Amino acid sequence: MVAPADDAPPDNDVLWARSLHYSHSGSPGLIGVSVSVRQGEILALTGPRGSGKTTLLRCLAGSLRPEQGEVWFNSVPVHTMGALARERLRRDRFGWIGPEPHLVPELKVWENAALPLLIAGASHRTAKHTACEWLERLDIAAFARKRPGALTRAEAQRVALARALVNEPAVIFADEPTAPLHRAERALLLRTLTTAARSHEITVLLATHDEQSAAVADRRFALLDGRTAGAAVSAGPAETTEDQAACSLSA
Ligand SMILES: Nc1ncnc2c1ncn2[C@@H]1O[C@H](COP(=O)(O)OP(=O)(O)OP(=O)(O)O)[C@@H](O)[C@H]1O
Repeated sequence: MVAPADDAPPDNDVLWARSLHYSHSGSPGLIGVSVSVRQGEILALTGPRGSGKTTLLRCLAGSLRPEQGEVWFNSVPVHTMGALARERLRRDRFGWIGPEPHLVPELKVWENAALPLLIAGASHRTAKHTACEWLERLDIAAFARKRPGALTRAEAQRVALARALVNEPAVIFADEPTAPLHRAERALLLRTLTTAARSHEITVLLATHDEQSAAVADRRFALLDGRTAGAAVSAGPAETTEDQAACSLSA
């Protein structure tokens, strides 16, 4: 849904942004984009390469500060926060998964998954217990004591997903998370992400240029050359047996 120009942020929108402008060293990244996302919604941000999807995700997540416009998270203004407050918000309330897993090679799989909790100050025992629970839910518990170098790309991407979920964030920003994967692995990762999000009422913003990936979303929001190109409700995918076997998530 495109946010109306003069409205205050509605209470039921977990994220609400109005008239975002951002340029990368003078070249336009976002030009007047407004978007809102409801709690628990899965929103696909679509558009060809270079259309502004990553820039929009980063403005909404607070890692980029828009040059103009507003971003509100649960009715709290993000665009007026300082860098430290935005960093804390990202650490405590948001999860991020990108096209590359970026795991720390020296750490074991469970330690990689536990990183957000350890950085936030959780005890070693609590962080390990919670991370291992998520690895179990995502069907990768068998790798907990291995190093990332022993994993396939698809397994490593699942660990990155566990890391994004471990603090049960309000919002997961997923930036082309299936880009390096084969077709079957893509379906598996997306189903795992959406099942986890729905069972834990986590909102997902999924940036993708792939039509099939966008079909898992409740709604689509399209960008073109940094501008809003359209918004539509997705029909949603039919669940296949392969999808059902994708993970053994429990609430
Ligand atoms: N760090 C940067 N420096 C300069 N220009 C950038 C930078 N990051 C993005 N851009 C430019 O901003 C525009 C939007 O890029 P963005 O990465 O947000 O698009 P995207 O839709 O996510 O593309 P992709 O699917 O390729 O990641 C593009 O023209 C891109 O070249």
